[in-house]
Amino acid sequence: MGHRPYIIGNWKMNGTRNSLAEARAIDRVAAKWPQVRVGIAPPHTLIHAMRDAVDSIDVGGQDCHSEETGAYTGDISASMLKDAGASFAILGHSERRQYHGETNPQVKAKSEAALAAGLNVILCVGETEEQRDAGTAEATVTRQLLACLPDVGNGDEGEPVSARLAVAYEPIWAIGTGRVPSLDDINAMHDAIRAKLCEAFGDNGAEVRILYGGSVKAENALEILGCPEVGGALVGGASLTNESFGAIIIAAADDARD
Ligand SMILES: O=C(CO)COP(=O)(O)O
Repeated sequence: MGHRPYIIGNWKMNGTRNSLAEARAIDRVAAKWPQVRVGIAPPHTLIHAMRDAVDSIDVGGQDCHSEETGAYTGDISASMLKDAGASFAILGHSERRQYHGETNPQVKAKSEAALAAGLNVILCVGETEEQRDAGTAEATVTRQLLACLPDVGNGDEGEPVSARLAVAYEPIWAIGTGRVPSLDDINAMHDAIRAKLCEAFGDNGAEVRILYGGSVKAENALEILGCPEVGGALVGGASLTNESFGAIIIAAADDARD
């Protein structure tokens, strides 16, 4: 894996046009640290304006529909995201699964639609606290992963799918709680995800980036990014301001230097 950490901010349902100033400040930090790849997924309403406002960061969506057009009030398709300036989509986030009842087959269909539209995909998986306590975290996450992985030819044309796909491991109990798994647990889960990716994609499975998400802050970013299979971070709350997100980008630049 190329050691250029990928740090993505998921703004969730936060941000209005006023927030573009914050995105511009983050963009200036990203421009200074090219050894880190930076992305922001703002609410859909800001994608177009953010794409125009920044130069050095990827802009993405937080969800998309699996169909290209149709009578789906309130939904947005992958090609619409692309048209608005997005280069990636976060799919299967636990908040989509929890509040919108998204299922694994739907997430898989969305991933395939996003790849077909030319977007990169950040596919989210993660266990609940009950599953962690019951010792079924790895089984849960790997089952979820295999059920959601896009079923597309690998390497048939252009870039292999593995180059356009990242998996984000986000333990649900670590999201917005300030709690983070032990480094041993992060390593073990990322190893388990890597093994499944290699089963699914053969040698190309080694190229799929695996991100960690859940209460990442500047203070813990360096040690988490130091885990061998952690290729970046998916950041929620701490991605909303340049003060906190910029500090994570700088910590990631430190990691890239090793
Ligand atoms: O859900 C997350 C990113 O997608 C993580 O959120 P927090 O960083 O706020 O815990």
